[in-house]
Amino acid sequence: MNKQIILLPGDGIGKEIMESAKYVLNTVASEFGHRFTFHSHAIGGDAIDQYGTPLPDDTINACEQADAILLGAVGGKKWEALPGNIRPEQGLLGIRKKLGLFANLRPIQGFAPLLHASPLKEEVVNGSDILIIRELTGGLYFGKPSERIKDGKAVVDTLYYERSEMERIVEKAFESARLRRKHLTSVDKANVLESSRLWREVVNEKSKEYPDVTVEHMLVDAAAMKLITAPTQFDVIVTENLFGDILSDEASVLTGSLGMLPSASIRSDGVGLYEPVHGSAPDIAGKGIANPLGMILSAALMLRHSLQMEEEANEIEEAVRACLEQGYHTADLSVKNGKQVGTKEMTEAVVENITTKSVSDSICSTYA
Ligand SMILES: NC(=O)C1=CN([C@@H]2O[C@H](COP(=O)(O)OP(=O)(O)OC[C@H]3O[C@@H](n4cnc5c(N)ncnc54)[C@H](O)[C@@H]3O)[C@@H](O)[C@H]2O)C=CC1
Ligand SMILES: CC(C)CC(=O)C(=O)O
Ligand SMILES: [Mg+2]
Repeated sequence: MNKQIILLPGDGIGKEIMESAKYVLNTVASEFGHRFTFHSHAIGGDAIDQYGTPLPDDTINACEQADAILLGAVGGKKWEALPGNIRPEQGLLGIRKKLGLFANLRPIQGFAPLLHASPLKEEVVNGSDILIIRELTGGLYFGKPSERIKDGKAVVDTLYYERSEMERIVEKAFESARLRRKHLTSVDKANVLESSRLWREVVNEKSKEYPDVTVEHMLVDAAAMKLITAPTQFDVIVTENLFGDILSDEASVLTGSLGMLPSASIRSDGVGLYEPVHGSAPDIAGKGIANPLGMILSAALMLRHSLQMEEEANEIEEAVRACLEQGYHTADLSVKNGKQVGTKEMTEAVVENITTKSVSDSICSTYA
């Protein structure tokens, strides 16, 4: 299959880990007889430097025509003094909004060799397998006005949601729960916020269409605590934009590192942008030590959900598992008796496991 993939490396470690994803995808393509054509476009700080805007038209047009999109990360100290509306982060918010990618799926799945590395007890973490579904194109990050007022002596941000925006994300969450362990936790702050009260209403209403899914409402502060003390009680979590952003970074500790988490930002027709959960990590950018696995696992999600390449996606996920079992880890991870490596070596280890697996598969089929 010949597929056009848009790459948006962005800033900081975004550029480094995108090279890893490309290498892994090229390896998968040659193992499975596909052809992936990559087109890189600017976004974030990189785009501000080149074109004076965090989201150039050329990038939007390319994304609108792509089979699939991979994004690294945006942002960095260099652009922190710019006004809020032209900061790198607006490039990312802008492309999500332009493409209508309202659902952000963040699977939180531990890899056995890393479980001991979580600051939480291994028995607490073991077996936790959570899917956080975050509303991605509404709420506080998009509401207007968002500005300083009263001569800079006050400030306003706006939390605005249409009922229909809540309905489509809640429906997506019920559909996902139905395919998993059929338990949905809806997280809100309904004891204080009117938006959360409407959210709860929508969840209760939708739940009538999904009698096979059990629903639990949880306030966000308690959810933050339960994620750490009792993570195995969760199956699918659905929540609005800001809460989902925060809870998913928190949940990454269950896996051992923020650098492990992939995500899929999608809309109803399956079009998607795939991106690790973490940011541009300016503190380690340029050092060659970033963990590429969240990015590589995002590429696997892209193959599965946007390109219908289930077997190829499984191959990448198995290769990641295998190289962790072999002890390879980047500096943010710890593996018992492991071998600490940099971004490139970690990527090589994944690639090695993909090619070795294919060789042993073909030997098996030759002698079958
Ligand atoms: N999706 C995106 O593009 C996102 C962008 N950002 C932006 O990134 C910039 C930095 O934000 P931070 O708050 O520092 O969050 P961050 O996620 O970039 O980093 C938080 C911590 O995790 C570590 N880390 C993150 N990814 C890692 C990886 N792959 N391997 C090893 N360690 C990793 C970093 O070194 C840092 O100590 C800001 O400009 C922020 O706005 C933040 C989150 C998401
Ligand atoms: C620009 C931010 C909203 C990015 C972020 O933190 C995220 O999407 O997780
Ligand atoms: Mg975030």
